[in-house]
Amino acid sequence: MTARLIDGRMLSHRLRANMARRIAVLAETGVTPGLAVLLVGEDPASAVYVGRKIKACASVGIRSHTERYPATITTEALLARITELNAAEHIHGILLQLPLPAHVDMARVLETIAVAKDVDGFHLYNVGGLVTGHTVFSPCTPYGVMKLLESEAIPIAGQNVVVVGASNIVGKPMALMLMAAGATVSICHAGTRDLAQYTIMADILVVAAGVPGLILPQMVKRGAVVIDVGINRLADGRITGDVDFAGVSARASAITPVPGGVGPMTVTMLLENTIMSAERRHGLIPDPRCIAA
Ligand SMILES: Nc1nc2c(c(=O)[nH]1)N[C@@H](CN(C=O)c1ccc(C(=O)N[C@@H](CCC(=O)O)C(=O)O)cc1)CN2
Repeated sequence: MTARLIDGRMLSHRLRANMARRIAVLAETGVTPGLAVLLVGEDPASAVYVGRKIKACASVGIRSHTERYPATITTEALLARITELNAAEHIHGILLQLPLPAHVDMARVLETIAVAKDVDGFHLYNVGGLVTGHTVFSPCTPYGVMKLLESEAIPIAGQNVVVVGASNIVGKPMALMLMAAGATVSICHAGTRDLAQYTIMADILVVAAGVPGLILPQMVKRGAVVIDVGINRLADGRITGDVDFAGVSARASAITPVPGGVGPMTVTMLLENTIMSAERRHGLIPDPRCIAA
């Protein structure tokens, strides 16, 4: 068996074409979606990701800007700036690029972002909403994985899904979203004892552990769908995932590449959330919190 490639770049391209149309509709009412991106410190990877987000915004017609702050910025100074952005009429989304320097109180800062502008889905309300089904914005990476599965018509309900990696950004929300879609979900860690005993059971295997080459062919059930969320930079500068792509492709029925799989979808779902925020703010679609109330 040679796995079919699940192409995140191609799906992103398709979804972004439709977004440009939605932005044109918003423009008829005089609205341009606006995104503020806060980048703290000098982490080179973060700077690359932020650059991609800003470029993607421009490609669909979202007005975005980056605010760069030194690694020495205080929590209070960030809170003050976020409070201003919360009140800014032309800003529909606020994104704080992670990771933050260790001295910044990340939880306080994320919880200061207005829920209605939390396009990264990291506010406690949105995290809790994944449990109760009342989320306002879903976090971009797991949301992108759900879209990839949907685009390939891969059934989720009733499937055994194994998520390797339990980060707040990917693994935990991913497990909750898959559970909400009816999957039987197991969550493992890179260090889970006899990891293969779990992964071999998976109809869908999602790997977000940050360990290059963690998943070997013999750990994968024949015909499984494999989603590689890992992004690891090798010594020679190349990017690789957490899955032995060549080996696992010979066993899986479908697989995401790295690069070109989940990464581009993370950016695309940020665009989706920002547009949705503007559509809600200006009454084109309902705010889910009004429905729930
Ligand atoms: N505030 C946030 N911080 C971080 C998030 C996030 O969703 N919100 N996720 C990651 C990084 N990330 C987005 O910020 C991100 C990672 C990877 C890609 C991407 O396009 N990857 C490419 C390859 C990248 C390369 O060549 O360097 C791919 O997989 O094709 C986009 C965004 C941590 N922080």
